[in-house]
Amino acid sequence: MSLPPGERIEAELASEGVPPPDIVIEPDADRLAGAAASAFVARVAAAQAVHGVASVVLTGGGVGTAMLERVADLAEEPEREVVDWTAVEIWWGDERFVPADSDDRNELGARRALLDRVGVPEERVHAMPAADGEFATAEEAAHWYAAELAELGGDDEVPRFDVLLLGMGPEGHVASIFPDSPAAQDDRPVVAVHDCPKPPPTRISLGFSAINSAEEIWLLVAGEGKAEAVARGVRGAPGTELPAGAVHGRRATRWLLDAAAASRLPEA
Ligand SMILES: O=C1O[C@H](COP(=O)(O)O)[C@@H](O)[C@H](O)[C@H]1O
Repeated sequence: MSLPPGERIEAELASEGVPPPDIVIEPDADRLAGAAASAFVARVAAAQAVHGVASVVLTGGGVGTAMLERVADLAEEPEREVVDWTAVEIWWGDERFVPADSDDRNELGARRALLDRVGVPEERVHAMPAADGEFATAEEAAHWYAAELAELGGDDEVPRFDVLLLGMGPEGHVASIFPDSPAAQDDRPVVAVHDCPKPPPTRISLGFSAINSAEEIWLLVAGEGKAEAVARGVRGAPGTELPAGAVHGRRATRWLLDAAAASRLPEA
């Protein structure tokens, strides 16, 4: 018996023991950023209601940064604000090992888009080290970040992540784990990455073990150029070939797409 395409994806994933992801499709990148921002605010507020302090992992990238701007816009509407920004731990999924004032830093993008606007206390902002800081190599910086995570992790290697945001490249990279990269087979929570095909070449990234410890993982993806990778990633392609295929949140994995990025998915 042949199944409809949407059910076929679910059946394929179920046969591998992978819970099927949620897929949300918005008409364009702008509305995607807005919808993701509203959902993010609700998720952070819900985590604060349960835990007091929420814990989130940010991404760089076009939609990821646009979403943070929209979150800050929401925070400036006092009647709609539901998040206590003094009670959010901020982490990053990856960072470029370049000087702190470089526009290539994901940290700088997130500070400009959100953190500087809502006033998260500095002690809750856990940026990955920059190349002009105290660490000479990306390896030393990755080691330090792993210790930082472990310090808040209690008995675990990493703390609870309520929601972890990821962008995705057209070749399926997430954070700074690229196809065929040693990072895709490294089980450490934080890894140094060299020779990235997308500049800058030297980076620090959470590994799959830390990424997949998150309660919820949200992949924010826009554009026709990523449609093929989305179609493969949703089906759970092997992480060494297409890293996005290997990310699974403990409670949920959510693909937030614009219509162009969703254009190669079978109609459910
Ligand atoms: O290099 C990176 O790229 C991805 C995706 O960026 P995008 O602009 O194509 O959306 C990003 O998620 C990641 O954090 C970043 O370091």
